[in-house]
Amino acid sequence: MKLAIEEVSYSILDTPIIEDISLHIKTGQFVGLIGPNGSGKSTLLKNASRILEPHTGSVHLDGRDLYRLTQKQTAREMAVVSQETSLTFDFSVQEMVWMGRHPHKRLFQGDTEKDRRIVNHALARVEMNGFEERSFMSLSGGEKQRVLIARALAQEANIIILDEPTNHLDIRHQLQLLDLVKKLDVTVLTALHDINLAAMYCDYIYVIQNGQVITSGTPEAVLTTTMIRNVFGVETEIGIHPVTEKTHITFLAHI
Ligand SMILES: Nc1ncnc2c1ncn2[C@@H]1O[C@H](COP(=O)(O)OP(=O)(O)OP(=O)(O)O)[C@@H](O)[C@H]1O
Repeated sequence: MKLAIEEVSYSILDTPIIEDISLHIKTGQFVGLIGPNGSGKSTLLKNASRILEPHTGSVHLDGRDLYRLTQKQTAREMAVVSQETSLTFDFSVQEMVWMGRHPHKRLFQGDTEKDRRIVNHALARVEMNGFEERSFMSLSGGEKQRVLIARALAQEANIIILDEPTNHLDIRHQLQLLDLVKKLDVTVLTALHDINLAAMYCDYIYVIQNGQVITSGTPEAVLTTTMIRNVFGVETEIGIHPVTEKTHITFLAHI
Protein backbone atom coordinates (compact mmCIF):
# COMPACT_ATOMS: atom_id res chain seq x y z
CA MET A 1 0.00 0.00 0.00
CA LYS A 2 1.39 3.35 -1.14
CA LEU A 3 1.03 6.49 0.96
CA ALA A 4 1.45 9.89 -0.67
CA ILE A 5 1.47 13.00 1.47
CA GLU A 6 1.52 16.13 -0.69
CA GLU A 7 2.40 19.59 0.60
CA VAL A 8 0.60 19.14 3.88
CA SER A 9 0.44 22.08 6.29
CA TYR A 10 -1.22 22.32 9.68
CA SER A 11 -1.42 25.30 12.05
CA ILE A 12 -2.66 25.79 15.58
CA LEU A 13 -4.02 29.25 16.39
CA ASP A 14 -2.30 30.70 13.32
CA THR A 15 1.05 29.20 14.31
CA PRO A 16 2.30 26.86 11.59
CA ILE A 17 3.18 23.49 13.14
CA ILE A 18 4.07 21.70 9.91
CA GLU A 19 4.53 23.39 6.56
CA ASP A 20 4.41 22.03 3.02
CA ILE A 21 5.49 18.54 3.94
CA SER A 22 5.54 15.91 1.21
CA LEU A 23 6.34 12.24 1.87
CA HIS A 24 6.17 9.47 -0.72
CA ILE A 25 6.10 6.03 0.81
CA LYS A 26 6.24 3.00 -1.43
CA THR A 27 4.45 -0.28 -0.80
CA GLY A 28 6.31 -2.35 1.78
CA GLN A 29 8.77 0.41 2.71
CA PHE A 30 9.74 0.97 6.34
CA VAL A 31 10.00 4.74 6.64
CA GLY A 32 11.18 6.66 9.69
CA LEU A 33 10.63 10.24 10.83
CA ILE A 34 13.36 11.66 13.02
CA GLY A 35 13.72 15.13 14.45
CA PRO A 36 14.03 17.02 17.73
CA ASN A 37 11.26 17.36 20.31
CA GLY A 38 8.50 19.62 19.07
CA SER A 39 9.63 19.48 15.42
CA GLY A 40 6.18 18.31 14.27
CA LYS A 41 6.53 14.53 13.86
CA SER A 42 3.38 13.60 15.81
CA THR A 43 1.38 16.33 14.09
CA LEU A 44 2.47 15.01 10.70
CA LEU A 45 1.54 11.44 11.67
CA LYS A 46 -1.88 12.66 12.85
CA ASN A 47 -2.37 14.43 9.50
CA ALA A 48 -1.36 11.24 7.69
CA SER A 49 -3.76 9.08 9.67
CA ARG A 50 -6.92 11.14 9.77
CA ILE A 51 -6.65 12.17 13.39
CA LEU A 52 -6.14 15.80 12.32
CA GLU A 53 -7.24 16.99 8.90
CA PRO A 54 -4.50 18.95 7.08
CA HIS A 55 -5.32 22.62 6.48
CA THR A 56 -3.73 22.43 3.05
CA GLY A 57 -2.37 19.57 0.97
CA SER A 58 -3.56 16.01 0.53
CA VAL A 59 -3.05 12.42 1.69
CA HIS A 60 -3.60 9.56 -0.75
CA LEU A 61 -3.66 5.82 -0.07
CA ASP A 62 -2.94 3.92 -3.27
CA GLY A 63 -4.19 6.91 -5.21
CA ARG A 64 -7.41 7.32 -3.19
CA ASP A 65 -7.99 10.51 -1.19
CA LEU A 66 -7.88 9.46 2.48
CA TYR A 67 -10.61 11.95 3.34
CA ARG A 68 -13.02 10.43 0.80
CA LEU A 69 -12.82 6.96 2.35
CA THR A 70 -15.23 5.99 5.12
CA GLN A 71 -13.77 5.59 8.60
CA LYS A 72 -14.30 1.85 8.28
CA GLN A 73 -12.52 1.64 4.92
CA THR A 74 -9.64 3.63 6.37
CA ALA A 75 -9.43 1.32 9.40
CA ARG A 76 -9.29 -1.76 7.15
CA GLU A 77 -6.32 -0.28 5.34
CA MET A 78 -4.49 1.66 8.05
CA ALA A 79 -3.66 0.90 11.69
CA VAL A 80 -2.41 3.62 14.00
CA VAL A 81 -0.39 3.07 17.15
CA SER A 82 -0.17 6.34 19.00
CA GLN A 83 1.05 7.28 22.44
CA GLU A 84 -2.15 9.05 23.33
CA THR A 85 -4.73 6.40 24.02
CA SER A 86 -7.26 8.22 26.06
CA LEU A 87 -10.00 5.87 27.18
CA THR A 88 -13.19 7.02 28.82
CA PHE A 89 -13.85 3.51 30.08
CA ASP A 90 -11.39 0.84 30.99
CA PHE A 91 -11.30 -2.27 28.83
CA SER A 92 -9.71 -5.64 29.30
CA VAL A 93 -6.63 -6.47 27.23
CA GLN A 94 -8.70 -8.92 25.23
CA GLU A 95 -11.36 -6.30 24.48
CA MET A 96 -8.71 -3.81 23.35
CA VAL A 97 -7.34 -6.28 20.82
CA TRP A 98 -10.82 -7.36 19.67
CA MET A 99 -11.40 -3.72 18.70
CA GLY A 100 -8.93 -4.34 15.88
CA ARG A 101 -11.46 -6.74 14.32
CA HIS A 102 -14.35 -4.21 14.18
CA PRO A 103 -13.49 -2.70 10.78
CA HIS A 104 -13.79 -6.20 9.27
CA LYS A 105 -17.30 -6.80 10.57
CA ARG A 106 -20.72 -6.13 9.18
CA LEU A 107 -23.38 -4.54 11.38
CA PHE A 108 -24.45 -6.95 14.15
CA GLN A 109 -22.08 -9.63 12.87
CA GLY A 110 -20.89 -11.76 15.77
CA ASP A 111 -17.36 -12.82 16.56
CA THR A 112 -16.12 -15.77 14.60
CA GLU A 113 -13.59 -18.49 15.27
CA LYS A 114 -11.31 -16.74 12.77
CA ASP A 115 -11.49 -13.49 14.80
CA ARG A 116 -10.64 -15.42 17.95
CA ARG A 117 -7.62 -17.03 16.28
CA ILE A 118 -6.38 -13.69 14.97
CA VAL A 119 -6.75 -12.00 18.38
CA ASN A 120 -4.99 -14.83 20.22
CA HIS A 121 -2.21 -14.92 17.65
CA ALA A 122 -1.74 -11.13 17.88
CA LEU A 123 -1.45 -11.31 21.67
CA ALA A 124 1.04 -14.17 21.42
CA ARG A 125 3.20 -12.27 18.93
CA VAL A 126 3.73 -9.43 21.40
CA GLU A 127 4.07 -11.88 24.32
CA MET A 128 0.93 -10.59 26.02
CA ASN A 129 -1.02 -13.84 26.08
CA GLY A 130 -1.93 -14.62 29.65
CA PHE A 131 -2.92 -10.96 30.18
CA GLU A 132 -6.32 -11.29 28.42
CA GLU A 133 -8.45 -10.53 31.45
CA ARG A 134 -6.27 -7.75 32.89
CA SER A 135 -7.58 -4.21 32.75
CA PHE A 136 -5.74 -2.20 30.07
CA MET A 137 -5.35 0.80 32.38
CA SER A 138 -3.60 -1.31 35.00
CA LEU A 139 -0.78 -2.29 32.62
CA SER A 140 2.70 -0.77 32.63
CA GLY A 141 3.56 1.66 29.82
CA GLY A 142 5.47 -1.03 27.92
CA GLU A 143 2.71 -3.61 28.32
CA LYS A 144 0.14 -1.08 27.06
CA GLN A 145 2.32 -0.36 24.06
CA ARG A 146 2.50 -4.08 23.21
CA VAL A 147 -1.28 -4.46 23.50
CA LEU A 148 -1.73 -1.53 21.10
CA ILE A 149 0.59 -3.27 18.65
CA ALA A 150 -1.47 -6.47 19.04
CA ARG A 151 -4.60 -4.45 18.21
CA ALA A 152 -2.89 -3.12 15.08
CA LEU A 153 -1.93 -6.69 14.11
CA ALA A 154 -5.52 -7.88 14.65
CA GLN A 155 -6.66 -5.07 12.36
CA GLU A 156 -4.71 -6.72 9.49
CA ALA A 157 -4.05 -3.35 7.85
CA ASN A 158 -1.67 -2.90 4.94
CA ILE A 159 -0.11 0.21 6.41
CA ILE A 160 0.85 0.86 10.00
CA ILE A 161 1.55 4.32 11.38
CA LEU A 162 3.41 4.39 14.67
CA ASP A 163 4.33 7.30 16.92
CA GLU A 164 7.38 6.44 18.99
CA PRO A 165 6.46 2.76 19.30
CA THR A 166 9.53 1.91 21.36
CA ASN A 167 8.73 4.42 24.12
CA HIS A 168 8.42 2.66 27.46
CA LEU A 169 9.86 -0.59 26.09
CA ASP A 170 12.96 -2.26 27.50
CA ILE A 171 15.68 -2.99 24.95
CA ARG A 172 14.58 -6.58 24.26
CA HIS A 173 10.99 -5.47 23.61
CA GLN A 174 12.18 -2.52 21.48
CA LEU A 175 14.05 -4.88 19.18
CA GLN A 176 11.27 -7.47 19.29
CA LEU A 177 8.66 -4.89 18.33
CA LEU A 178 10.63 -3.42 15.44
CA ASP A 179 11.58 -6.94 14.21
CA LEU A 180 7.93 -7.91 14.34
CA VAL A 181 6.74 -4.84 12.46
CA LYS A 182 9.53 -5.23 9.89
CA LYS A 183 8.57 -8.87 9.23
CA LEU A 184 4.88 -8.06 8.70
CA ASP A 185 5.54 -7.15 5.11
CA VAL A 186 3.34 -4.05 5.32
CA THR A 187 4.07 -0.40 4.68
CA VAL A 188 5.32 1.34 7.82
CA LEU A 189 5.61 5.01 8.75
CA THR A 190 7.03 5.59 12.21
CA ALA A 191 8.48 8.38 14.31
CA LEU A 192 11.58 7.22 16.15
CA HIS A 193 13.74 9.06 18.65
CA ASP A 194 16.49 6.46 18.71
CA ILE A 195 18.56 7.27 15.64
CA ASN A 196 20.49 3.99 15.82
CA LEU A 197 17.24 2.04 15.73
CA ALA A 198 16.14 4.21 12.78
CA ALA A 199 19.44 3.34 11.05
CA MET A 200 18.91 -0.39 11.70
CA TYR A 201 15.31 -0.71 10.59
CA CYS A 202 14.40 2.07 8.16
CA ASP A 203 14.66 1.78 4.40
CA TYR A 204 14.21 5.53 4.15
CA ILE A 205 14.32 8.41 6.64
CA TYR A 206 12.77 11.89 6.62
CA VAL A 207 14.39 14.42 8.93
CA ILE A 208 11.94 16.99 10.34
CA GLN A 209 13.05 20.28 11.83
CA ASN A 210 10.79 23.22 12.71
CA GLY A 211 7.84 21.65 10.93
CA GLN A 212 9.63 21.05 7.64
CA VAL A 213 11.43 18.18 5.95
CA ILE A 214 15.03 19.28 5.78
CA THR A 215 16.47 16.16 4.19
CA SER A 216 15.49 12.61 3.31
CA GLY A 217 17.06 9.47 1.94
CA THR A 218 18.50 6.13 2.97
CA PRO A 219 19.99 5.98 6.49
CA GLU A 220 23.52 5.93 5.02
CA ALA A 221 22.81 9.06 2.98
CA VAL A 222 20.96 11.04 5.64
CA LEU A 223 22.69 10.21 8.91
CA THR A 224 25.81 12.34 8.77
CA THR A 225 27.77 14.11 11.50
CA THR A 226 26.88 17.45 9.91
CA MET A 227 23.13 16.73 9.80
CA ILE A 228 23.06 15.53 13.41
CA ARG A 229 25.10 18.55 14.55
CA ASN A 230 22.81 20.97 12.68
CA VAL A 231 19.51 19.37 13.66
CA PHE A 232 20.17 17.95 17.12
CA GLY A 233 23.20 20.02 18.21
CA VAL A 234 25.14 16.91 19.14
CA GLU A 235 28.59 15.74 18.05
CA THR A 236 28.87 12.19 16.75
CA GLU A 237 31.14 9.66 15.21
CA ILE A 238 29.47 7.65 12.50
CA GLY A 239 30.60 4.41 10.90
CA ILE A 240 29.34 1.09 9.62
CA HIS A 241 28.91 -1.45 12.41
CA PRO A 242 31.08 -4.51 11.67
CA VAL A 243 28.42 -7.00 12.77
CA THR A 244 25.11 -5.43 11.68
CA GLU A 245 26.71 -3.72 8.66
CA LYS A 246 24.33 -0.83 9.33
CA THR A 247 25.14 2.81 9.97
CA HIS A 248 26.07 3.18 13.63
CA ILE A 249 26.21 6.46 15.49
CA THR A 250 28.27 7.08 18.60
CA PHE A 251 27.09 10.18 20.44
CA LEU A 252 29.90 12.18 22.01
CA ALA A 253 28.81 13.60 25.34
CA HIS A 254 30.30 16.93 26.45
CA ILE A 255 32.47 15.52 29.24
N1 LIG B 1 -2.79 21.57 20.84
C1 LIG B 1 -1.68 22.28 20.72
N2 LIG B 1 -1.65 23.60 21.04
C2 LIG B 1 -0.52 24.33 20.87
N3 LIG B 1 0.64 23.83 20.39
C3 LIG B 1 0.66 22.54 20.05
C4 LIG B 1 -0.48 21.69 20.20
N4 LIG B 1 -0.14 20.45 19.76
C5 LIG B 1 1.15 20.51 19.39
N5 LIG B 1 1.63 21.77 19.56
C6 LIG B 1 3.01 22.24 19.28
O1 LIG B 1 3.36 21.81 17.98
C7 LIG B 1 4.75 21.52 17.92
C8 LIG B 1 4.95 20.16 17.31
O2 LIG B 1 4.46 19.17 18.20
P1 LIG B 1 4.56 17.63 17.87
O3 LIG B 1 3.95 16.89 19.00
O4 LIG B 1 4.03 17.38 16.51
O5 LIG B 1 6.16 17.42 17.85
P2 LIG B 1 7.03 16.09 17.90
O6 LIG B 1 8.11 16.26 16.87
O7 LIG B 1 6.16 14.89 17.77
O8 LIG B 1 7.65 16.19 19.35
P3 LIG B 1 8.21 15.08 20.37
O9 LIG B 1 9.46 14.53 19.74
O10 LIG B 1 8.52 15.89 21.58
O11 LIG B 1 7.14 14.05 20.59
C9 LIG B 1 5.28 21.65 19.35
O12 LIG B 1 5.91 22.89 19.50
C10 LIG B 1 4.02 21.59 20.19
O13 LIG B 1 4.17 22.32 21.40
